[in-house]
Parts: sequence; C-alpha cells; structure tokens
Amino acid sequence: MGFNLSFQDANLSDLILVPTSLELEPLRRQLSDTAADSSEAGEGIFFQRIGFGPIAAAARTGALVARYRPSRVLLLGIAGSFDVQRFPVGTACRFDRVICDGIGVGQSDQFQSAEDIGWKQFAARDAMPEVSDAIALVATFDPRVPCAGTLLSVCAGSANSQDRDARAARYPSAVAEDMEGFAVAVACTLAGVPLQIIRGISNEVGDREKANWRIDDALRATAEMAKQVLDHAWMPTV
Ligand SMILES: O=C(O)c1cccc(C(=O)CC[C@H]2O[C@@H](n3cnc4c(=O)[nH]cnc43)[C@H](O)[C@@H]2O)c1
Repeated sequence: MGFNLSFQDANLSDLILVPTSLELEPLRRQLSDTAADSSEAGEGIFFQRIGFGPIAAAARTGALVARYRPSRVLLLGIAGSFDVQRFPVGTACRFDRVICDGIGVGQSDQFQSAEDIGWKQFAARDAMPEVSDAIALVATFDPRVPCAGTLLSVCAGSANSQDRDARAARYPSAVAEDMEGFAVAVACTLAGVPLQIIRGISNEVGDREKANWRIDDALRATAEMAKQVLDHAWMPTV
C-alpha cells in the first residue's frame, strides 16, 4: 500500500499570508517565478488569504499553521506610513516588532494596554510561550532589506490626521499602521513558527482620499522585498 501524503497533511516550507484578494492577486503574479500555486502540494511556497482585520487574520492564521505546519510564515500586504519622509508611499517596509492598539481598557489618551493593567494577552505556562503587548519578529540582518522598525496593528484604521497624530503620540516607535500584523504574530508565536512581515506603503496614515493611495506601487515594492527575504535563511539576530 503506497504512502499518500495529502495536501492537508503536507509540511510546507514557506507559507505566504495576504489579507485580501486585492493584495493577493498582484503579489502572486509578481512572485510567481519563485512560488508554487496554493493548489499544489509539496515543497515550495504557498499563498493563502487571511481576511481583513485582526479577528479573521488570527483565526485563519491559527488554522492554516495547524493544518499545513509551515517552516516559516511571511505576511505581505499594504499599510499606512506615519512618516512619509522616511517611509514614502509606494515603497515597502520590513518590521522587527509588532504592537497593537485597542486591547485593554479605555479610549484615546485614556487607553491602557493589557500589560498596563497587569495582564498578559496570553500567559506562559509549561511549554506555551507568553504573548505580551509587543512581539519581536524575525529580523535576520540583511543590508538589502533593512528593518524599518515597529508596525502598529489596529482594529480600525486612522480616519484622519487627528487619529494619526493621537496614535503617533501614544506609540512613538510605530512607523506604519496595518490591521492584521499583530494577530498573525500571536498565532505564529503560539505555534512556534518564525514570522516576517513586509508591508507596502500604500498611503499616509489617516489619509482616506483613495486618489492619493498607491496600492500597485506598494505591492510591487513588497514583492521585490519578499523575493530577497525568501531567498535566504532566516537566522536569529546575533
Ligand atoms: O476608506 C475606505 O473606504 C477604504 C477602502 C478600501 C480599503 C481601506 C483600507 O483602509 C484598507 C485596509 C487594509 O489595508 C491595510 N492598510 C492599508 N493602509 C492602512 C492604514 O493606513 N491603516 C490601517 N490599515 C491599513 C490593512 O491592513 C487592511 O488590510 C479603506
């Protein structure tokens, strides 16, 4: 009787997660020379959609990682920049840390995070790792793909410059804002899977004028950066 490894049981090498179809289709096209299609089993890299916002992203990432057991996960997509002089619209950023807004008590400048009020988001016990308000990402040194710094994940994107300035003041280390990064990092931390995040800068945080957004350029830059990152081993920072 032959041994038949189904796709469901396959151990994948690289799993590429992308929030929405709007982002996934161009990224898949641009990375297609290095990527296997998600309908194929075996070695290679596979794309999966994880949905819009942190709830869908956490649930879907947890399920995908449990099912496919990838060696490493790469989250790709778009994000807003807090500082368009340093991180311009149309470029891409890799991050070495992800934090989140909105898990704790209170609103705006009254907000206190889980840790501020004495809670872990997930407390370590036995072999299970801790999840606190900040999660370190794989930040393998690569002079061609420097880390931009901290990504801030939110449930609702900043709607105007007041929202942007308030968030920038509360999270001065944040260079960009997305909606899924922290959720994916929680799922990968709990599963013990290395994660990198690359986001193309599609807009300035707080700018809802779609005519100013450069999603195509942001995704092109993301694909270029993703190729570099996928080409190399992910080593712990010394
Ligand atoms: O305002 C709208 O009508 C609108 C229409 C389409 C998309 C949006 C988004 O805000 C996209 C959110 C989506 O993309 C990521 N993203 C991109 N820029 C930002 C941002 O400045 N702040 C937060 N998230 C952003 C995010 O990860 C979502 O997946 C709005």
